[in-house]
Amino acid sequence: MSVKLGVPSKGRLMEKTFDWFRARGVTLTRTGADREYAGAVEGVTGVSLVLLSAAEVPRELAAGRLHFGVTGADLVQEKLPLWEQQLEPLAELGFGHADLVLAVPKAWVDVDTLDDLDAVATAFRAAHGMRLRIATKYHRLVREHLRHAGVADYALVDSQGATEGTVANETAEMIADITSSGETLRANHLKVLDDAPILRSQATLWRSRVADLSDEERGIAAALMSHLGSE
Ligand SMILES: Nc1ncnc2c1ncn2[C@@H]1O[C@H](COP(=O)(O)OP(=O)(O)OP(=O)(O)O)[C@@H](O)[C@H]1O
Ligand SMILES: O=P(O)(O)OC[C@H]1O[C@H](OP(=O)(O)OP(=O)(O)O)[C@H](O)[C@@H]1O
Repeated sequence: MSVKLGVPSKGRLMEKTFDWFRARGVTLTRTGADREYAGAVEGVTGVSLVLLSAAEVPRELAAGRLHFGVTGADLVQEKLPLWEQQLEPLAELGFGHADLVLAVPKAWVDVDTLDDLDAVATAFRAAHGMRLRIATKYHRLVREHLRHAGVADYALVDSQGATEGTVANETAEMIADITSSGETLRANHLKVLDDAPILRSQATLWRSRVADLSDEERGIAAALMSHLGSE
């Protein structure tokens, strides 16, 4: 019987997540061999560490297999349409900041806003007989955003990485992806639309609203949360 805490097993969020917990008296460590995804928690008894991909944390929390988990708000909102019913955000961790944005080729000098994009998308379809392609891995969030903005003449193209390269590779006309420093967009001759980002994201600690807890686990969860509330 234990309270399960899921944190990213590698990638850009792992080290900073470990630092954030350490500053609050909870030490997370990877144990075992270099490539082994095993971990331990010191500072609160009864908590077990689950190391997994940041992209899988939302699903595991929503299924109740994790009680607590760290991942970006972008991944939660993209993967869980009903996230507010399933998860409670407990703390924004102050790192992993990234904006989900729409970006077009810098050469499109007449396109700076969603209204411009709407006009160009319609003209593109008329001229080419196909819809303007937007490469992204954030299908749900992008569709919802464009629906609200009244942009309809587009097709999403799935891109799970190196999304900014799809325009030069001619598999898409524009992209929707997260940006932090903006360097990747600049290097690939893309510019962000002037409108507000689709989403502002950062690494966040979540609690599953659906995971079952025994009385004993409830006590452990309360002890963990009281640690994490104090620096
Ligand atoms: N350049 C960036 N700067 C800051 N945060 C980022 C950046 N790119 C992605 N993130 C955030 O980091 C989180 C994890 O991103 P992602 O799923 O791409 O994993 P990763 O860090 O590349 O690790 P993995 O090796 O598991 O894929 C997401 O919430 C995302 O918003
Ligand atoms: O604005 P920047 O600071 O340049 O960061 C943004 C880049 O970081 C992420 O990619 P990642 O490094 O995870 O590689 P990926 O494209 O393979 O997902 C994201 O998808 C952007 O490509």
